Amino acid sequence: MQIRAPFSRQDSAGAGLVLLYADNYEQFRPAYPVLEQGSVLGRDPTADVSVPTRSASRHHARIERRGGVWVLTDLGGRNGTLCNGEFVTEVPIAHLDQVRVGDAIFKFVERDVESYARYRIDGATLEAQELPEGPPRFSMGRIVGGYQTRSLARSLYEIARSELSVLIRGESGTGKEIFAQQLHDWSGRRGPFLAVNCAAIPAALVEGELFGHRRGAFSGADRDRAGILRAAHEGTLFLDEIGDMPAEAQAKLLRVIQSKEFTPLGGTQSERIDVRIVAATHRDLDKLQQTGAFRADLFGRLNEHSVTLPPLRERKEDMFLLCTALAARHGRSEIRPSMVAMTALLHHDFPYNVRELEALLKRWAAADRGAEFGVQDLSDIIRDRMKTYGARGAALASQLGEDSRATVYPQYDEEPAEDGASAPGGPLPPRTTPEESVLRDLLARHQGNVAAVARVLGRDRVQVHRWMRRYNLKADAFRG
Ligand SMILES: Nc1ncnc2c1ncn2[C@@H]1O[C@H](COP(=O)(O)OP(=O)(O)OP(=O)(O)O)[C@@H](O)[C@H]1O
Repeated sequence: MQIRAPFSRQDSAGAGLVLLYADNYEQFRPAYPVLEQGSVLGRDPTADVSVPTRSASRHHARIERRGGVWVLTDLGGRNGTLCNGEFVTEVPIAHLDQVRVGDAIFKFVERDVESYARYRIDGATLEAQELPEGPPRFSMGRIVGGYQTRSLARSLYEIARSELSVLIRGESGTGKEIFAQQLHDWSGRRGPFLAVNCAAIPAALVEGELFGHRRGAFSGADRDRAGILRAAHEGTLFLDEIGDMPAEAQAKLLRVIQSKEFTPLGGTQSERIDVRIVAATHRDLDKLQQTGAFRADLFGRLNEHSVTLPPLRERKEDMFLLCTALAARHGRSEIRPSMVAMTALLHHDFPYNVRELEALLKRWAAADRGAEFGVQDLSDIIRDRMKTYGARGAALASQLGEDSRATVYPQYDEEPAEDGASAPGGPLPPRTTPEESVLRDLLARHQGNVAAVARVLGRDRVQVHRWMRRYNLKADAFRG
């Protein structure tokens, strides 16, 4: 078989698999293209997606495009194939679905797979001739992440030295503030980075906080007080939760941005100001504009450049690197997540995004139990979600006639003999479907005697008949 270069013109329009985790991830490529006409995943070095893990079969699974959809098929290998944590025989797969082959976990992407090819999950950048030319390098500073996160960081890096105001959108905990801080670092601005949470200040106090006040501006104002705008002079002002800013303050902020001047409460003289505004929100500002809750003209001013940070569940390629970076941030330079813990982290949706992950690592660091990050370090919610991991898909369960909740954390055979080699001499391990070649061998050896084959495999006859139907094998063909 011809070994293809990892990224060639025959590849379908950028579909492929991005590695999310394998214990020996250094031996994998960060990303593998798949072909519309079909790509086989397996341990075999000539497989289209050759995965160097002994827990994978030589020809383990296949991905192809059929009738306009991508389809994942288990090829009957030893340890089965999982899609989104469920054993499958054949399922349609969509963008971001997780595919597990042996102890390697990937996400399927319908586009741009080649863009992931340079970035290893531990943050290393690969330089290889066969990879498409990458963008020039730059330092990510305090931000860590894979291809998607890097692209977003790059888009900020490129405009950092300009005057443009920036709007950062994203769910809570996706890193809006850390991106804003890094933008400030890149900007070279002399003043400080200051952050204000517009949702945390009562509406009546927002203006006072921002603009400051003059003595006597209101009862209790017994001296002048500089606001945050003045304090952020020549620096960056990060307005978090901008969608929650009261209407009156919005109008005043707009004036400041337009005129680069502001007047403290109770003041008569305006003050010149040089502040770069970076605003952030997890709310839908387009909708807020439609309902009149957010000014369109202010939006226009804040949105001179914008980035949207995807939720962590859409960029799980960042997971391992985030674990090591967050562990280091909390004083632990070495972390060894177990395969089971990584499986659980990758299976979880992280509704609170990186902040939720950071809380786990902070607790782990505080417990100081050694370098391993294991199941005991996960939250109850994550552990609960793993109770259904490895459940068999309903179709497969009825086909196999087995307990559909057989496994919680599949424990895979790590160093098999040749695939299926255990079968001809003895029973199959549980949850295993023999490969077609193994079944053929056995049928030939026992001259089509299904009962004898069933005895060897340690399964019942009905089950062997099902496998024969799947591979389209007729007992008669092996008789005589
Ligand atoms: N890509 C990243 N690299 C390193 N640390 C990150 C990254 N993304 C988020 N973090 C860390 O995760 C935590 C939450 O991030 P951050 O506070 O920036 O999120 P946020 O989107 O501003 O949240 P909120 O909307 O709730 O204010 C912080 O400790 C931050 O440093």
